[in-house]
Amino acid sequence: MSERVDVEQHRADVAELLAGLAGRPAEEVSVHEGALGRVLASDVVAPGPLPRFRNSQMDGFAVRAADVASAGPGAPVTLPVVGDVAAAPGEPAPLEPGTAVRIMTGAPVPAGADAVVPVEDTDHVTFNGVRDDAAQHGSATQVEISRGRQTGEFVREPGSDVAEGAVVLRAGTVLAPHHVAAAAACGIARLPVRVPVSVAVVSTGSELVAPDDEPGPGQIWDANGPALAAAVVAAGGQVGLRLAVPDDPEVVRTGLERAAALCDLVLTTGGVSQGAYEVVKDALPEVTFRSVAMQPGGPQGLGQFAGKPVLAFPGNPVSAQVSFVVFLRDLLRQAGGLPPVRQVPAVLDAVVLSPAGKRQLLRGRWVDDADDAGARVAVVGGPGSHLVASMAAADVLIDVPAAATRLDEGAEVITWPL
Ligand SMILES: Nc1nc2c(c(=O)[nH]1)N[C@H]1C(S)=C(S)[C@@H](COP(=O)(O)OP(=O)(O)OC[C@H]3O[C@@H](n4cnc5c(N)ncnc54)[C@H](O)[C@@H]3O)O[C@H]1N2
Ligand code: MOO
Repeated sequence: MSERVDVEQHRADVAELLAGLAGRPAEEVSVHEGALGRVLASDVVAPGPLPRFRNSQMDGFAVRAADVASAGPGAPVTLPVVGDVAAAPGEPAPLEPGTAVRIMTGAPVPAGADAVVPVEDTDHVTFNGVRDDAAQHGSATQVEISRGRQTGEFVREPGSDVAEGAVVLRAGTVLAPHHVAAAAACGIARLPVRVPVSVAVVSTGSELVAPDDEPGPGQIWDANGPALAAAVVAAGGQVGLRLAVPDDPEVVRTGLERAAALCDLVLTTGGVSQGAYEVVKDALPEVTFRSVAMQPGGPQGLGQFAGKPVLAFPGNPVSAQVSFVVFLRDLLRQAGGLPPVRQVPAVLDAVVLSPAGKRQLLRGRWVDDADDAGARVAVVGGPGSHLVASMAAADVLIDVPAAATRLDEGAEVITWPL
């Protein structure tokens, strides 16, 4: 290792290296698919008013409010029913004074009508199953209205939800189903979103086989490739290339050239420590390799290769994932327009011992208990960087400061949600 730095120094150096990833360009996605979780690149304005036209909020009768003003219990107003308007294409004829039309929810309110009386407030009671009023109802051509309505009641005016030209979705919105609904309702079929950072995820190690292959003697399944690819996507990035390469510097360099050509950022795992076959170190003399005072995730590399930033994470699967959380997750999120993941204060459920001089990121799990002492967290698994299955039981990383050698039960700690 050429140098030893603390965690904050390495975080700052990575942030500087990746500064160019900010200010993503925009592209369009369809509201039909692929919009969820994407980040709006600019404000979206309504191309027209919503609702598009005056329509009924209730199944009932469109009337002039003045015609039914006197209606009340025991004193109904009777009006002739001169038509039927469904929520269907077309424009109804204007309503003559002193008449009513049967109208369904969402149907255009005829010109001249200014209120809708719900069917429950008439002698028709319900329209269920009654498709043709004239044929089915004894008094089909008239309606008794037992409750007066104000002008505008149960009439949805054009633009009352959003006016033409008004902002319906703000830049920076992380698109969720209710945003998609608003866009679709406004007739906006395509949305401008930020182009995600494209990341090449490169696993190194001659011992690796894919999780769907059969390992031979001395071989293991590649956990880092799938894990970091998932982490990239969870942080709003996209995986531009996935590679698993053996411990051959020539092969690694060729693979990384392809990765740099295709992607905005190259991420490697393995081959950065003190062994005889540290392939990433050997393949990338232009990159800085250093020891960061943390565990897991001590050995780290960062630099430029073929014009693209490269981060070299250690190979142990816990180390690789912790490195992602501590050094890359928020930068990737920020570049894509997502907010950083908030750290959460907690109190320890039991004593924690820690070696001096190295910040520990222990795996922790929330402890359910009823008292109000704050969120309690317990350590899960041991400190070993190979304990990948134990990590799967964790909710957070518990941040133990480098200076601490012992933290008592009840001590306050900061946690990083996983
Ligand atoms: N003499 C020393 N040895 C080690 C030191 C040290 O300072 N001096 N540091 C240790 C620490 S800390 C770590 S972390 C590892 C980092 O090693 P490398 O980054 O060089 O990674 P590898 O040697 O290639 O692999 C380490 C370990 O992880 C397994 N591995 C690698 N890639 C994957 C993968 N994609 N999926 C699952 N498992 C993977 C690999 O088989 C090894 O068991 O070095 C320590 N040694
Ligand atoms: O510090 Mo190494 O990074 O995992 O155990």
